[in-house]
Parts: sequence; C-alpha cells; structure tokens
Amino acid sequence: MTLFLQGYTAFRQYVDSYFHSVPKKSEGVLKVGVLSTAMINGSGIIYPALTHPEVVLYAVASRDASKATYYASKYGFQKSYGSYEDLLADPEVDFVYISLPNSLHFEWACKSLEAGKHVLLEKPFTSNAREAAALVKKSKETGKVLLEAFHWQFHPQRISKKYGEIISTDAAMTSTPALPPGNIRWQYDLAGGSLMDMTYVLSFTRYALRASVPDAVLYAKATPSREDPRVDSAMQARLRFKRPNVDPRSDTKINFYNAMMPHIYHYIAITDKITGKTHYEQFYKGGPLWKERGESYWSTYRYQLEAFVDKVQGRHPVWWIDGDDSVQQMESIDAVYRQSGLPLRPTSTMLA
Ligand SMILES: NC(=O)C1=CN([C@@H]2O[C@H](COP(=O)(O)OP(=O)(O)OC[C@H]3O[C@@H](n4cnc5c(N)ncnc54)[C@H](OP(=O)(O)O)[C@@H]3O)[C@@H](O)[C@H]2O)C=CC1
Ligand SMILES: O=C1OC[C@@H](O)[C@H](O)[C@H]1O
Repeated sequence: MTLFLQGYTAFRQYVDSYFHSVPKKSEGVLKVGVLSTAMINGSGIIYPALTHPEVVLYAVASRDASKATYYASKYGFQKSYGSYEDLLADPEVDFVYISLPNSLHFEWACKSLEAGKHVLLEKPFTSNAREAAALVKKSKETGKVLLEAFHWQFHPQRISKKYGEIISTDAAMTSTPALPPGNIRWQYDLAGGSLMDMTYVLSFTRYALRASVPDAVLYAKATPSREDPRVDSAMQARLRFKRPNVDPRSDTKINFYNAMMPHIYHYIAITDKITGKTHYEQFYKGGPLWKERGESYWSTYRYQLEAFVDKVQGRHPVWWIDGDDSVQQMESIDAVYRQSGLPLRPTSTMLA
C-alpha cells in the first residue's frame, strides 16, 4: 500500500511539475547534489526542486558512472559523477540530498558536512543513537544545516493543537511483504528493519505527545524476517512516556487520517467528548502553520524543501526538526530494539 502511495506521489508530482514548474529560477539559486539514484529521489527531491524557484537540479552521483550519466539526462541534472566523493568535491554544490541505505546515512552526511555542504538526509536519521549524536555534533562544528527528512511534519495538516487521549500507544509497524528479498529494508548490514523504515509511527507518537524519549518500553515484539532473524518484518510495541505534555482529561479527541501522505488525501476529525460532536478539518495549503504560503498541489516533500531552503538562506522556516529531536528519535528506536531482544543496527566503521 505504501509503495503504491509512493508511486502515486511521484506520478502526481511529475504531472504537477509539468503544469507548475518554475521556468525562471531566481537569483541566489541553490544547487543540489543527489547522492544515489534511489527510488525515493523522484518524490523526495527531483519533482519538488522543479517547482522551487530557488533550487536547481545540479548534480547526481552513483557508484556506477554510466548509471549517473543516464540518470542525469533523464531527469535534467547538469552534471553526473561516478562516485559520491567526486560530487562532494564539486565546490558548486550548495546542498546534498542523501537517499542512501540507512547504514550509509551517517558516513555520507558527515563527509558532506565536512565538505561544506548543507544536508537534507533521508529518514531514518542514522543507524542508531550513537551515530545520531555524533552527526549532530558534526553539524554544529561545521555550522552547516542538517535536516532529517521527516516530510510529514512540514505539511499544513500538522496542526498545533494538542492531541487528547494518547498516553501510551500500541503501534504495529510493518514493512510491506511485497518487497523483494534483496531490498535494502531486509538487510541487517544496511540497517534495515520495519522499525527503521516505518520510523514514522514513533515520530507521530513522540510528536503527538510533545515527548522526547519513552520513559519505558513496556513491551516490544519483533516478527523476524524470513531472510535474517535480526531484521524485523514487523514490530509491535507499547511505550510509556513520563509526564507527557498532554492532559489525559482533555475533552477533545483528535484523529488524523493519513498523516504520512496527507497530500494525497487526509482529514482531521476533532470530537468533543462531552457533546459527541465531530468536526472535520483539511489543509492542503495555508492553515495555522503556513498561512498564506504554499499551493494545494504541493506534497509533503515540497513543503519540506520550502522550509529547508528557508533555513539555508538564513530565513526563518515555519517549522523545523532540530538535531536533538533526531537523536531522541533514534534513542527511542534503540530502546524498542533492546526490549524486543534484537540487536541495535550496526554502527558505522567510521565511528567504531
Ligand atoms: N521519505 C520517504 O518517504 C522515503 C524515504 N526513504 C529512505 O530513502 C533511503 C533510500 O530508500 P530507497 O529509495 O528505497 O532506496 P533504493 O534501494 O531504491 O536505492 C538506494 C540507493 O543507494 C545506493 N547504494 C549505495 N550503496 C548501496 C548498497 N550497498 N546497496 C544498495 N544500494 C546502495 C544506490 O545508488 P547508486 O547505485 O546510484 O549509487 C541505490 O540506488 C532509505 O534511507 C529510506 O529509508 C525511502 C522511501 C520513502
Ligand atoms: O519512508 C517510507 O515511506 C514509504 C514506504 O513505502 C517506504 O517503505 C518508506 O521507506
């Protein structure tokens, strides 16, 4: 299902970029370099960049130079590189979008920051909390912008009201079994696993509670994948958060439908528990977060790019996920893995 939504998002952004692309880019345009030819690139950066007046598709790098050349001509990048190092050595690149397997996020985000590039890094942030803390330290040392690409948080549907009811949560996290055996999500050495991939569930929960890390993981049960028992094909967990900033006696119950891909369709149902009345809200543009900004055809990824560019250009983004939050997200993931009895995802040799 999620793969279908991903495919649909890419297709719709392609069509939208055809009708809404920005023919003339503005002064001070940022040149993006993309590390890898991953499946997510279309939705995650290519189509969002086409409609952003301050971003141009500058370079793409692949482990295979001929793949990079083909990819560059297919999607309109100005340059292609046969290694990630070569792209980072290009002084023209202002920021990179990293869509490598999870296990390589730490290494290449570090190298990118060291090379003086701002970084938009795909989720999950790193393989584990140890890497996350080291990466955030690196971004502070270099003074470059670093953002975990939790696209859902940038869409106008994310309202600032507090959720009621949620004190602990049961979460079923699954990777679609339709994925073929070789997929990066099934490989332990690449930091695979459904908890890593569907990291959204923990992100939604922590966001809803305005919480940092769980006080305790009361229960965690992994369903091992057929290929490797260290890789979870599903994870179920019950978490307890200490002093969550939510009033459990709230008179309001809020239900978000499709918080992950709200640009396709979503609604927010707000029920008054006393009167039993429910009213529905939808925001495809504007809303409390973006006000007059945005377009109803923009995807979560497009809103994310808007905020990222604001930050890089020294403007104030309407929303931001700071490094500490990404570290706490990885600490939460680690805590669930520990309780489930599975090993943490391996730390990069660069750090070990
Ligand atoms: N935000 C979102 O909605 C989504 C985010 N993602 C995230 O994006 C990242 C990439 O996912 P996805 O698009 O499915 O990835 P893919 O498997 O499609 O691509 C990964 C790319 O990484 C490069 N790569 C480098 N080393 C390896 C290796 N050892 N094995 C395999 N590939 C390697 C390859 O590029 P090359 O050969 O060109 O060097 C490859 O194309 C993940 O971290 C994932 O969590 C994924 C989907 C949705
Ligand atoms: O981030 C993601 O969102 C969509 C899913 O299909 C995918 O597995 C995951 O990586």
